[in-house]
Amino acid sequence: MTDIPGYDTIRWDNDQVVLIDQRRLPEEEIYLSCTDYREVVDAIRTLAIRGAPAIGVAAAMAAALGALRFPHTDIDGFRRHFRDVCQVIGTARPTAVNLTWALERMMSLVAANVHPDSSALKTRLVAEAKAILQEDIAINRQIGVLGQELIHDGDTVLTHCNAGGLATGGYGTAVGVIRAAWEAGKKIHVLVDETRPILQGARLTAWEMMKLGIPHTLITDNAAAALMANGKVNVIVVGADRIAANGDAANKIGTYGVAVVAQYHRIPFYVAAPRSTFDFTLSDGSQIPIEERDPEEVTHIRGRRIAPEGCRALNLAFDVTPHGLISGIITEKSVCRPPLPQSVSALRQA
Ligand SMILES: CSC[C@H]1O[C@H](OP(=O)(O)O)[C@H](O)[C@@H]1O
Repeated sequence: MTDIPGYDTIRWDNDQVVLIDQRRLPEEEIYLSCTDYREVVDAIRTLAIRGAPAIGVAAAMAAALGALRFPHTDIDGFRRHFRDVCQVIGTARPTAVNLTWALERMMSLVAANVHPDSSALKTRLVAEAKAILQEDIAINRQIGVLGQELIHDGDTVLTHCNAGGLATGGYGTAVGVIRAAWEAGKKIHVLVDETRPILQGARLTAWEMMKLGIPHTLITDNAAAALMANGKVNVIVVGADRIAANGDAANKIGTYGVAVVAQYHRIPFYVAAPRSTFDFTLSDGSQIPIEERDPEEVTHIRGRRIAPEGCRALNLAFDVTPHGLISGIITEKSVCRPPLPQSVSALRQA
């Protein structure tokens, strides 16, 4: 079970991957049961499950499903099969590095296997996928422990998109920091950016805030700057999908604008992310692949057209916040402080 009573983001259940369909929230709490890895890939692509750490868990469980579907025991055939399965899963979404990280972790088990028979390996892969889920929850909790020290009693905290239990194994990164501060007894108020076009803030973060009983106010994305200008925001915490070696961080589109305005108004802007979200192979954020999604996600809301027929739309799913705009990156190991290129480099060695 996740850490918020009453729902699971994702779980392994009787050799099926069961996940809450986030496209149906907040009106309906519907679960999808996936018996084939390609169903999980589709769930990731269509944002039935989304959020970098949650995508990593889903990728690992999809790989485990794929392993179980291999009908033979010969190890060479299994290795080829598993490689093909992971290649398909790896195409699900491009920006969140957790997907690649999880697949590499699963593939390393196969590479290290010495048994001539794949039966034991299949069992081991299922156990690894379940372990990745449990580790994510524990890592998120630790991020919360370290991050909540940056939130003070009486603060108004702004967050963008959803980096909560629904975006992770169940506790949350940025929302994990917020809930840890709340659970520490701090009287905070959360400003939730609705986060166009998919409305992860309005549909998912607000839903989580209600479940957690944390005081919050939903705002339109275009209200954030004015609220910062009027002194209504004390601190900002967001998630991340991929962080380069110098601390540049990719997150939901709109995050960069929030960070620029935050610096202008001298408001601390923090990123919360597990170590698995760092991509040390990239020297800076310009190398982070930015997903471009279907323009209909912009021209329609919940399938209802809001722009004229034939109107062109651009749907960039993420943007990159340069490390110079980030006050700190909260990880399970430490809070990386400026100069981030140096502190992130130290994290790499940790
Ligand atoms: C804890 S990572 C959550 C991260 O993922 C979201 O993107 P999407 O909903 O498209 O998967 C957003 O960037 C969040 O900050």
